[in-house]
Amino acid sequence: MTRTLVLVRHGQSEWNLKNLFTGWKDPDLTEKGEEEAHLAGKRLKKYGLHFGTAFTSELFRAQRTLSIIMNELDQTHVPVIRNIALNERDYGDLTGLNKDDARAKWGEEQVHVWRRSYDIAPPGGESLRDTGARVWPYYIHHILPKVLSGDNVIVAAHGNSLRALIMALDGLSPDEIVAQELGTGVPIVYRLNGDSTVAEKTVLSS
Ligand SMILES: O=C(O)[C@@H](CO)OP(=O)(O)O
Repeated sequence: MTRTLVLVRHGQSEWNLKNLFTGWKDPDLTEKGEEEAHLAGKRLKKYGLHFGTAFTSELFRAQRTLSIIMNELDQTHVPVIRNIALNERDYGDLTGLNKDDARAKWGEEQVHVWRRSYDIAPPGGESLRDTGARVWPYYIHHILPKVLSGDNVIVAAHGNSLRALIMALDGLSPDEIVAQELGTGVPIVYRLNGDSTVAEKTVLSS
């Protein structure tokens, strides 16, 4: 018997639209972000999944995305657990800067390393490894036990907190994780075996 774990990055936020490093800042979804969340819910509905538990971060954009999805699924009764461990990577001193301005100041390559490398942290912020150091234990102690007990679980979180989780689930190396990008509002459906390994992964992008 396989169990289902759905990961979904929040829909477009106001700061995604403005091309700003967001991190732990707490902007709302844009209209497009809301539409992406509705679409994510519709795509999941076709899958016929009934969730036992939902997890999200302490940031509004992820919580609203989850709430829109659960409304689309008519599953607003599902308990929602919020935890700071699922928050976006802390972007430190880059928070609030425009990403193109940052490229002009520090160069394309340096900014790419800060955004996508495994272990190089932006100034004053978290590397993906630092983000993983809070996401992975939370997954092992709180999310995985729900999945293994038979609940279908949905996690609505962020580009980098989910990249950290996907790195572990997919067994990606520090070099391989660099290329991993997550679309806003695109659900990723994992079927897990009873020993917690991945049996199947499907990205619901269309
Ligand atoms: O700004 C951020 O917090 C993240 C996600 O939007 O950006 P990036 O894709 O550059 O890691």
